[in-house]
Amino acid sequence: MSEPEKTDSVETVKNTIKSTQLTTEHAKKLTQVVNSIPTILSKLDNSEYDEIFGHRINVDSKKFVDVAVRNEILLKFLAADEYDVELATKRLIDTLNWRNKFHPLSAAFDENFNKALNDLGAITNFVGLKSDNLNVVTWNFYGATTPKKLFEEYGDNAGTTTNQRPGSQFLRWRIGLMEKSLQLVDFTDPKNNKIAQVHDYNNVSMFKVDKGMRAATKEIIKIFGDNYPELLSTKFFINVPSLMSWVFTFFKTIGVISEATLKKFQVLNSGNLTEWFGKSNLPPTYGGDSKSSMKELNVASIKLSPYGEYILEELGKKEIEDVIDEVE
Ligand code: HEM
Repeated sequence: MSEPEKTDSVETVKNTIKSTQLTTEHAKKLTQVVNSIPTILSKLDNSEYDEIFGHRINVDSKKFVDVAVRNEILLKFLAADEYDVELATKRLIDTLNWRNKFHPLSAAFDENFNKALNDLGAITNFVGLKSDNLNVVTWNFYGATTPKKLFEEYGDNAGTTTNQRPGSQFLRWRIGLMEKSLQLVDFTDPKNNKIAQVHDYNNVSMFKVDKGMRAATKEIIKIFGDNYPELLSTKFFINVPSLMSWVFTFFKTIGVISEATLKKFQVLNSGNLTEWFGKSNLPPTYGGDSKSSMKELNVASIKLSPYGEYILEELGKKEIEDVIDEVE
């Protein structure tokens, strides 16, 4: 019989947390979650799938486990559910099951998307900012699209990837962007354990709002809300025409976005972001004096964590085996 896994003390767990000053009460709850990792894994659809954001969520003794990072990630799940251990455990199980099916790391690091989708986003990593947790930013140039055409081509099940991964191309591309940006985050750093997001609605028009887009938007909001807890510092909606402010009110009233998330939103009629990111970081389109365009500021190559690489390798092997089984 194998040795039962040793359990961690509250003090040990508390000492691993660097992103915030944990109270003893909260440290006790986190310790409960840490010590129930084997039980959590045993309840999964696939008990071998123990990866979140490229990091291994397993017991201390397993290879690849970075205890500090693992505990910080678990803390995010707990904090999102206001330190309710039962709810956080359910969220963790659901997220691990979702990741096992969706394969978000493959969307980010393995799959290729059409230029029309790639042009809709960017990731920047600024330094020397006044405020914390704004360094890493995902940008979405949603105003630059013709949503009807985009969602006809890449939304719903149109353009589903050839290897039958779940979701539309648009969804997989958007989740991929999020996952890539999370590789630039240091979960143990209080100044860089969350990201900011910008939606640029320049050139958006009333006539562009379309049914397919609304469905895709609702789906993404839910996926982010459920599976990416405590990762957003601020979300900027910029260049929003006054005439379209109702869209924001609409999102507020349909009840899919939590109160805590709504508090992180900043809606601007202009595109001037210098107050948050500084003049020198931004190109003139966003009020800055940087000579680099957004394309040049985009961090084109982002390295995946070692465990993320391992997961993708294993996935590739399994898919080859599945194909061989089908042929035989
Ligand atoms: C044609 C125009 C638009 C397109 C294509 C579009 C697209 C999207 C998409 C795809 C999302 C999903 C979340 C994400 O990708 O991060 C989203 C979320 C959202 N959009 Fe828009 N949008 C449009 C217009 C607007 C306007 C005018 C506003 C007004 C401020 C607005 C406010 C929001 C809000 C509040 C969310 C929720 C964000 C969240 O929960 O993270 N959108 N939009």
